[in-house]
Amino acid sequence: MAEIRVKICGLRTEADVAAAASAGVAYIGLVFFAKSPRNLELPQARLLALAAPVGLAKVALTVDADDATLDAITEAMPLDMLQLHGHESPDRVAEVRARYGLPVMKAVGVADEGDLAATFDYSLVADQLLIDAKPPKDAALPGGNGLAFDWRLVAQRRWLRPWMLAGGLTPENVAEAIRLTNARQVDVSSGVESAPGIKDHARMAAFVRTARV
Ligand SMILES: O=C(O)c1ccccc1NCC(=O)[C@H](O)[C@H](O)COP(=O)(O)O
Repeated sequence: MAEIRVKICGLRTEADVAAAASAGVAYIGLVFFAKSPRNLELPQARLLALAAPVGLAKVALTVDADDATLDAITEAMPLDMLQLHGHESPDRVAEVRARYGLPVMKAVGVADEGDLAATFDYSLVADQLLIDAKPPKDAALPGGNGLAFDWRLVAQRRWLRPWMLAGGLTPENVAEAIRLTNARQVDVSSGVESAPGIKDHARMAAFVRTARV
């Protein structure tokens, strides 16, 4: 069976990128959301994107971004994928995909079985799905909250598109999450941090190691 592919989201320094590359991560996530402790301004994001070695996919994460914002991001740096982490409709996902010519991953927040219904429509227009915990109603961030959902909800699911499991994953629980869900790709942010926005390189390496056990 193919090796588990890991995405680490919310990198902020060139040392983070080097640590991700040496840990064997497949994707890095660059966050463009002003309220986030992981938010990047374009010049810093460009440095990180240029520091990524060939083969390490660079994913730009945005939340309900308009075309002007996406134009600025995509013109400033080389990217391999766009992650849409807001309330973008299936039509908007299709529009973004066509406009930028990049694969698009749509995040779907899950708290209960009903939330999974949206995956069908998004599967028709997105290249990948990110199945994440739904944020609490009063959350400041739509993702990156370190919250898990009940993995049993996706345990038996058949998927129309490649997907990633996200939400509250850590080096301590990722092996169990993969065992329960059969995910072949996993995404982590706060579970490999020492404080919000500060990546812990030892935990990044431990996450990749345990995801592959
Ligand atoms: O990380 C953020 O600050 C963030 C801000 C706005 C939208 C999404 C955001 N993060 C998404 C992710 O980092 C992950 O894709 C995912 O939600 C897992 O996060 P975590 O539960 O912290 O591992």
